[in-house]
Amino acid sequence: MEHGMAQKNQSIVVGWDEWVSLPEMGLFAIKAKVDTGARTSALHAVNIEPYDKDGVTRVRFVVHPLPDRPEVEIKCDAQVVDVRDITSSNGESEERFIIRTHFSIAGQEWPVEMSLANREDMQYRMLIGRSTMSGRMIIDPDRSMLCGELSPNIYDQVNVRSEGEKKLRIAILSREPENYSTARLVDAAVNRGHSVDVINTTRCYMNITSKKPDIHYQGMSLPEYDAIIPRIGASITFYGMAIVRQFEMMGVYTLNTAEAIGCSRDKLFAHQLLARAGIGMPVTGFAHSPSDIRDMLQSVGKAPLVLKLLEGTQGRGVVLAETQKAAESVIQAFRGLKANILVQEFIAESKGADIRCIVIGNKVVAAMKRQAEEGEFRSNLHQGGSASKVRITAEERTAAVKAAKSLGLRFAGVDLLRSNDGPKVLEVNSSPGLEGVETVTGKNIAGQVIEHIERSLQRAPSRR
Ligand SMILES: Nc1ncnc2c1ncn2[C@@H]1O[C@H](COP(=O)(O)OP(=O)(O)OP(=O)(O)O)[C@@H](O)[C@H]1O
Repeated sequence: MEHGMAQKNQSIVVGWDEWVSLPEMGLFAIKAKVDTGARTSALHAVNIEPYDKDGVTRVRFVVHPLPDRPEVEIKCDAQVVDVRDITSSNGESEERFIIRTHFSIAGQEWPVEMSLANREDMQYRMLIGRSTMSGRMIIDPDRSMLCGELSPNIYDQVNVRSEGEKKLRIAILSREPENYSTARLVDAAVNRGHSVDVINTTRCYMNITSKKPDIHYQGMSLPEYDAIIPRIGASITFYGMAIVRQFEMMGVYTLNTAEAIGCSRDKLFAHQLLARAGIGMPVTGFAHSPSDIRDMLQSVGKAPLVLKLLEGTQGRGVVLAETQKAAESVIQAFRGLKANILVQEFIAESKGADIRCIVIGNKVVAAMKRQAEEGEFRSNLHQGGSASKVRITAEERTAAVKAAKSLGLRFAGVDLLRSNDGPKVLEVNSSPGLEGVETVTGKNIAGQVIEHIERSLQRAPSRR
């Protein structure tokens, strides 16, 4: 393709619509409408994503040049020369990227600026504005397609049905890009041919009143992702859920929904949901008023009892009370802290071991046993527990899958104890860590997470 400038020869006479091309970007045939009411030309684009290359702002975007053949998808890339407030024909003003590229019609070609607009309802993929026409084109409003037709078949020869169609744009919501689990998920997504961004959840902000929900990040609107993987830490549950909800409102698939994350984080609610689903759990009690404690303790059973601070994680708020008296005094002490606590039957026969099952979809994909240190009943790895591979029973498998499902989690870590009375579910975690379980089992769980997203969106790549 020759990129020579058009000589300043005679103006081209054009009709009110014409076939044009933007050869630099591989857009060889687009039906465009002349729009003398617009100063700058506009190109209909989706997945508009600005990025920085050597200090220069560029933008990647996708154009479907043929409205009646949406499968034809051209990935474009251009330099951004400006960001302007543009008022569209419906009177709404929005910020748009202005790119510079070559425009070609009737054998002539010249550089133009055009705005990128993301408007699905645009019948023409391009509008030719005055600055593109100036000194080059004269319009005959009674005529259409005066410059002849460009064949849309040209796209059959270029790389139209590429792997790109199956490629997903994934965002991982995490405040820790260096963290083992985040890094593994990034690698797994890239290995399977997808593009992936790690987004710091707390740095996302949004305009709730906006008619079209979107999310801003570092001064820009986030691109249109196909899927998000929320890795929301317990301390930012409230804000993290709001961000996940906003993605949901934008129609983005989320590995775990905001609602499911919320259910798992509210431990009392989670216990109620697990109980309703008929899932085996240690007998558990909860009370608010100190005057009811004795009665509540009695209803749970005899000491030893396990007392848990509802806000605790990694075993930090979990205490074993050997006697009824000890249980009462611990509760009294916690009350002073205004902390909500839960009382639970102690499953002594689990002998300081619990089992972490990783559930993806409706399958347990890996399991490990965590054994507490000598003299410790809490098996959390953070409390010095050690992990090993374990084969779980069919009953345990069913309990884990059912537990994740009852909270609505598609990806979960389900902790259970082996009791004389079958598996007892302790907790369901919506952002299970991958390091321990991948190391112990040697399984590629991050890869399975990405495969699950592909299956859910029906976009498994054709090659490995
Ligand atoms: N009822 C119980 N009977 C016997 N052991 C228990 C019981 N509850 C908890 N444990 C032990 O204490 C550990 C910590 O408990 P739990 O998982 O409820 O705490 P947590 O603070 O929520 O920890 P995490 O969030 O890391 O799982 C468990 O892994 C288990 O080994």
